[in-house]
Amino acid sequence: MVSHREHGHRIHSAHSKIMISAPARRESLVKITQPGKASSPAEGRTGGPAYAIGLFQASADAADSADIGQRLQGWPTDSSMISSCRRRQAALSRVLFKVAQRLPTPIAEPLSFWTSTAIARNSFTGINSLHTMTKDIKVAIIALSGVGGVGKAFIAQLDNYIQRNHATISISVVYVARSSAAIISRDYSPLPLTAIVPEKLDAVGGPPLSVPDLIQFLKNSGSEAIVIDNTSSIELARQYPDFLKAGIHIATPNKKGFSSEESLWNDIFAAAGNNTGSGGYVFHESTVGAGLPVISTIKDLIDTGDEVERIEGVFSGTLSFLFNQFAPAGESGAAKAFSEVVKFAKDAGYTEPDPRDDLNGMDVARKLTILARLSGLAIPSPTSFPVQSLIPKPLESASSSQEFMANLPNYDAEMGQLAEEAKKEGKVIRFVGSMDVASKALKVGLEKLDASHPIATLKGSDNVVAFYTKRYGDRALVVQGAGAGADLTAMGVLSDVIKIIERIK
Ligand SMILES: NC(=O)C1=CN([C@@H]2O[C@H](COP(=O)(O)OP(=O)(O)OC[C@H]3O[C@@H](n4cnc5c(N)ncnc54)[C@H](OP(=O)(O)O)[C@@H]3O)[C@@H](O)[C@H]2O)C=CC1
Ligand SMILES: N[C@@H](CC=O)C(=O)O
Repeated sequence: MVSHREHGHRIHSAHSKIMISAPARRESLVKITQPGKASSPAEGRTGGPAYAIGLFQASADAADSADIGQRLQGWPTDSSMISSCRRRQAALSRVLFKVAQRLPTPIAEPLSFWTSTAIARNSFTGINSLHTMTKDIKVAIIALSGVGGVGKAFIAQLDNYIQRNHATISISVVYVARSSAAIISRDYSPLPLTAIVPEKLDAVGGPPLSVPDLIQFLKNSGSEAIVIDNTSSIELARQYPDFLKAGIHIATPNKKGFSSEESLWNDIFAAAGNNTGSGGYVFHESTVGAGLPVISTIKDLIDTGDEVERIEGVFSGTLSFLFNQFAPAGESGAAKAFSEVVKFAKDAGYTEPDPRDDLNGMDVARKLTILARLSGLAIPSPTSFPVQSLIPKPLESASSSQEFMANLPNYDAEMGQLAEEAKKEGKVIRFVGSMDVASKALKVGLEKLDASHPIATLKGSDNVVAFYTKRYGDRALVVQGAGAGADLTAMGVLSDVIKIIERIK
């Protein structure tokens, strides 16, 4: 935890263990990289620069104030500081450096204002950090998935985000795991993200930590910590309440925690700091519609006092893609074999780790359960309402997803017949989900639609979610776009991480 008050008298930084009692005068806090410790962005970012805290004391020296305003102009800093300097008609006449005792090279004596600003100018963090303190955040990423997977795409996006924001936020990834292995930075120094690939994890990693050990490891860092769960593991999701109670934040595209037994949903949100609890924040935008703003939209509707009456749409990127290819609307598209399209969707990273979880309708049922719960309905589980499965009966007993995929082509004709029958009626089949709040009715399954219906004309892996609410009336608020894929899903997860950072920094 790091906290500061701009005009306060105490500064606490649990990370750097700095505690300074400030004089009773008005002052501005400036964080400056310690001279010689971070002379380049790369060095500063990876080397964990030591920070000094300078207390810019406002004196009554009015003569300098205009000059200071002028000199600060053009710096990438807060214009309010400039105007505040002018407004107060006070010069920043001296700078006191108080350096925490644990810094390797303490700066003991006061420096002149312009010496210290020169130091700040030369050190990459100093410039942007006027008026701010860098928040130190530790990140644990669970599920570094292979090619096409969300975990890998997330790491690339996070690395890019860290580089773009190193001046104001210090983010260190200190734990990366897949189911078989994990790399742990025991001293909490940042792991080099670009070098982390699944194969390396197997080669150099050790066994993953148990959840209690991971919680302890993150707590011992003394910093804010975020766990990114990129798995589809229900076992991990069942431990979210423990992470949250320990003050650890969670960002995840894993639907299991929010769509399984209702007691788990209740436990998660009872513990979470964004609801009634006092624990960490939990965000799960990508659990519905991948990166599309579906969860944030429904939350905004409800938080602002609207009431959701009905939701309907296409909630599966895989099944959207499947039917758009296999039973295209209009004459133009040539139908493809069902099994061929399922394989393509799997290779493109649209399906769940096991594609049967898409084809049995459970992925859509889980998404609808999440939206219904957010709308205020008590849904015991995703199997508590009608869900149509597309898995051919004889394949329900397949012992693995590999065996299932190998045998699926045997049922292409059966699926093709369904599409042909609809076509004779001038319709197309699409996999649709809907819920109605008043009647508490949810259903998931195939529907025959006119070829001109907005759902029938979707393209690629598009999802469409229509929110019918009290305010929007009969003209729904519609969210539409690609609803699956590693990059898009990772984008939703990173946007959750940013929401957490905004709340804790
Ligand atoms: N792909 C998409 O378009 C979307 C995906 N999602 C969700 O994102 C999540 C990930 O999907 P995706 O990347 O496609 O799936 P993948 O199968 O590519 O990756 C899942 C990863 O989870 C790892 N894993 C499983 N259990 C554990 C565990 N207990 N501890 C550590 N690692 C574990 C696996 O590791 P290992 O390889 O070692 O077994 C695997 O690498 C899922 O919850 C999915 O529902 C949400 C929206 C869209
Ligand atoms: N398998 C899912 C992935 C996103 O949730 C889908 O196809 O929509």
